Amino acid sequence: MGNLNKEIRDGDHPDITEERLKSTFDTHKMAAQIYNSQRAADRRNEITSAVLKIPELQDIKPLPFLSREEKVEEAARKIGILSEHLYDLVNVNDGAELYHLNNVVIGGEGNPLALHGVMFIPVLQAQATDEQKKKWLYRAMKREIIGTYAQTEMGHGSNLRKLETTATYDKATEEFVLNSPTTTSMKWWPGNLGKSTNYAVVVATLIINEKDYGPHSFMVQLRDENTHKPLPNIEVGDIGPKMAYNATDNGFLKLNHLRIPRTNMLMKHVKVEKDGTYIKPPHAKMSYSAMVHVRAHMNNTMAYFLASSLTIAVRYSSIRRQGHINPKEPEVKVLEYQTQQHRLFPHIARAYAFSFAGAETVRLYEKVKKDMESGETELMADLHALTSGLKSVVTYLTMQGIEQARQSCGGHGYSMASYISEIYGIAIGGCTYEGENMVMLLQLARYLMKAAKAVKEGKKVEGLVGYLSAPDNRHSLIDRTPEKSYDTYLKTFEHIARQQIFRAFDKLEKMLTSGLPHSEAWNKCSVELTRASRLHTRLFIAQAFARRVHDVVDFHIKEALDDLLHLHLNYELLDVASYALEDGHLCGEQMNFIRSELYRSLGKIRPNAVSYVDAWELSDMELRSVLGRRDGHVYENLYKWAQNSSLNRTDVLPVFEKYLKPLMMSARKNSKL
Ligand SMILES: CCCCCCCC/C=C\CCCC(=O)SCCNC(=O)CCNC(=O)[C@H](O)C(C)(C)COP(=O)(O)OP(=O)(O)OC[C@H]1O[C@@H](n2cnc3c(N)ncnc32)[C@H](O)[C@@H]1OP(=O)(O)O
Ligand SMILES: Cc1cc2nc3c(=O)[nH]c(=O)nc-3n(C[C@H](O)[C@H](O)[C@H](O)COP(=O)(O)OP(=O)(O)OC[C@H]3O[C@@H](n4cnc5c(N)ncnc54)[C@H](O)[C@@H]3O)c2cc1C
Repeated sequence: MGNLNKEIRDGDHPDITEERLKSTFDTHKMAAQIYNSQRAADRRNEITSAVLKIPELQDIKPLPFLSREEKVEEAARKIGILSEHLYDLVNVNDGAELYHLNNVVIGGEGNPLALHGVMFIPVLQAQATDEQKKKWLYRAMKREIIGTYAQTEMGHGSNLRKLETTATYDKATEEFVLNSPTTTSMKWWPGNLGKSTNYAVVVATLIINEKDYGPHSFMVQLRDENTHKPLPNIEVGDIGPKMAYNATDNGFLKLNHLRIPRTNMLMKHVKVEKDGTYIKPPHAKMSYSAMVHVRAHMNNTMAYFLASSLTIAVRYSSIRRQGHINPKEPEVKVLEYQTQQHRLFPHIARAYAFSFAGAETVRLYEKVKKDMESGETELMADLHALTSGLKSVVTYLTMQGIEQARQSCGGHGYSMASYISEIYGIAIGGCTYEGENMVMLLQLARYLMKAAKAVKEGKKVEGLVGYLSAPDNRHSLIDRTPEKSYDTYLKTFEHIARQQIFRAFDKLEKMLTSGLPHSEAWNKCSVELTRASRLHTRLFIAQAFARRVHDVVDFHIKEALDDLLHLHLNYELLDVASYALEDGHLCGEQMNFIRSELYRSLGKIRPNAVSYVDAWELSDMELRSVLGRRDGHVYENLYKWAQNSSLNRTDVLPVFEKYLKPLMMSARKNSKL
């Protein structure tokens, strides 16, 4: 096979060039699959090239050497330049391009406009009336004001119905009185709330005539638009350093009987009339739209984080030589070890799978969003179930994959020079934010239990749960069909998910029939319920991967994706096989077959390993990793990188005279005695 990878560059490390020469596919054509069109892949590269030409957009030094204050300042400096020149420099067209621009220029640690773009604008788009949009949305879009989404409190994040911040309607003045009555009622966590934003959509419990109407969204001006000083009755600040994501000022907010006009409640779907009459929305959870927006997009951001770590690990593994397979030959690239391949390749397949599942999810999200504009809410439950499950499974598996990537880089993986620890820190926030993973799995479980009940009652269910009422084989046909017939794999995944869903359902029903209240029975079944949700979601991911491979036309790309899919199906099935062994759906012989297919797949993937990660087209500027450099020249650059350490500014640190010298002197004196 000739070289299809056009990106061989003079001066690159010969070990990495050797990898690229082996590639069986064109990485830029593969990028079109990852980013959903050739145009989108082209645009990413155009944007990267434009940014590389602008000196003031480059990092002043590697980010790990910046203090928190410097990180916040750097992100703000760059966002200022970008905001001014967004269109003339790079002519950004859509959210994906903007996200890419942000990743290249600023990186994943956040910036003052992060929550403004990700939640503040989307919540206004979805929940503000036309009049409110004129007042705030258009100003927000022009960045005349900067906002965030302030929902979580110190005491409550998951259980929205118990938010303590109150918005009490005062009919006499036609105002809401917003109040944080306790320490735990303080808003705590919202991104950019601390120092950057001057407006926030605050989620508070609506009270009218002493009746609790649950969480509702209110526009609150936090700071003076010119001086940026907090307005009266408002206390606001930063919550302090976090595991990662420290360029972002996650903040706290205390509201002291703050009065805002009635018209500051976001009223597109729900209303409070002047006289205090409450008009319900068409669907009770329409006000949760900003969360669903982020959940729907998180698969792609997680795929990106995972792909970034794997790009670093796979490239490094192709230039790192250590140990021998054949003692008579030179030391091998660590990528030759089967354990290294097993550690990395299944996660490459997952990154692709998450991206394809993400594309399908975003399509459904866009449809539901459009429907909601006209008050149509039928698909909201499906979208909520899908995004809840995916958000949980994808963030969790991403966390596993990034950590494996780090460990696969040995000692250098632990250095911030790899940058993997920062990517890990940022990505794992996703297990918590936008709905704690267990909580979201249990949301999906509600949906699955409803579907299971319908099936038990003899009804046919369709769509995402359609397989629950489809015919099932007693035994898997996995090793009894022609090679590369993925239907048998998918049917086995279906069987596993179906069995677990009904197992959880039967357990729940049994407890309910024994007289246990629903909430107690639910709690006692919750581990089984979350397992059902995970298996259902993993089935969806595998199906989405198979659907994409099926649709690809280009022969080389299809073949390469097919290899990844084959690896994915065998690896994932082994991971959940105990469920199918329990009821004899799979037997020992089939397990051996799956294992040998998995090992065969690793060998098949090996020659393309670097190209699979190159296809994500992550520039060096964007990766910010010495180990992940595209040219493979790691060692000399590790040494250069360490020169940035402020500890190296002098040969002798003051701590020597202050502490170490006296310590050693006194030890020497004592030993002479
Ligand atoms: C765009 C790019 C993004 C890139 C990444 C960005 C990085 C940015 C970094 C950080 C951003 C982080 C921002 C945040 O974290 S904001 C705060 C997020 N908070 C949460 O997610 C809270 C989680 N909790 C909840 O969502 C809810 O409390 C709940 C768990 C869903 C429960 O709600 P509630 O008590 O009201 O409801 P019930 O459990 O009683 O359920 C009643 C029925 O309603 C259905 N339901 C719930 N939610 C929805 C929904 N959104 N849509 C449709 N239906 C919904 C639920 O399923 C029940 O239905 P049933 O038929 O079973 O009765
Ligand atoms: C990086 C980051 C950025 C954030 N940005 C924002 C933001 O911009 N705006 C904002 O409003 N918020 C933000 N948050 C807050 C975030 O949304 C919440 O922390 C998250 O929703 C989890 O809620 P919690 O902290 O109350 O967790 P808790 O609910 O207290 O979780 C603690 C434990 O209790 C368990 N648990 C809770 N309820 C249940 C249940 N019903 N059943 C079973 N187990 C349960 C959980 O599974 C978990 O193990 C951010 C958080 C982080 C980490």
